[in-house]
Amino acid sequence: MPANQLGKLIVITGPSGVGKGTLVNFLLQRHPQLKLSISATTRQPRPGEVEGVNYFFLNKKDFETAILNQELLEWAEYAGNYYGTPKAGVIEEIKQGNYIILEIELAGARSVADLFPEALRIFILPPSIEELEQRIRNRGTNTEESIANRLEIAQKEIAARDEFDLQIVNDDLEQAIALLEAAIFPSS
Ligand SMILES: Nc1nc2c(ncn2[C@@H]2O[C@H](COP(=O)(O)OP(=O)(O)O)[C@@H](O)[C@H]2O)c(=O)[nH]1
Ligand SMILES: Nc1ncnc2c1ncn2[C@@H]1O[C@H](COP(=O)(O)OP(=O)(O)O)[C@@H](O)[C@H]1O
Repeated sequence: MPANQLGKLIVITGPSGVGKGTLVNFLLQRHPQLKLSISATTRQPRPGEVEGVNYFFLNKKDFETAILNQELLEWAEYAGNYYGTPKAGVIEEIKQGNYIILEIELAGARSVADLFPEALRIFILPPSIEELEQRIRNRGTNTEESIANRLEIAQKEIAARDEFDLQIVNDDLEQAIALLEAAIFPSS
């Protein structure tokens, strides 16, 4: 990324249930200049999720074809499913000098750091593991097995928090949003 576009690619990572989606939705509502990259995944849609809005839902074969055709900027396996960032949209937004947010897990964030060292990488932390579990449970969209799996992955992800430019604890929602805004729009 050219130096004059520093900070336009924003990577948001953090354990499942920490509130990434909630924070990103607030940011998108408040700052129309921010865009979110819609990922592809092989996971089943949750009730209420819409194709092309939450994710592009692909079967395994089509996802693997996308990998082979180099259509993904990065991809990773998470809790038994593939997740990946479609390349074309992100490259186009960067070329236009627009802000683009990737909400992705740790392995993907590491790949993006290699590809775009200037990207702003933010790790969202829960106030505690107990609160994280509570949030995943309250959301009501995961089975016991997938809750346990997500909590196990969470511990590993949290251990990598120091790799990120910035760590934000999502305790008070408004405070976390304010910290994100300050990082993304440093001069405002
Ligand atoms: N590497 C990578 N991770 C992604 C992508 N899209 C979503 N993820 C991550 O995959 C993980 C699982 O997402 P999801 O199944 O929606 O579960 P949730 O985080 O529990 O709501 C989360 O950590 C997401 O940030 C992507 O395009 N690439
Ligand atoms: N600061 C917060 N305090 C309390 N609950 C929160 C907070 N942020 C998010 N939540 C709740 O936690 C749950 C998980 O949030 P979500 O945005 O789906 O997480 P993620 O996208 O990281 O998996 C949701 O029910 C959401 O309403």
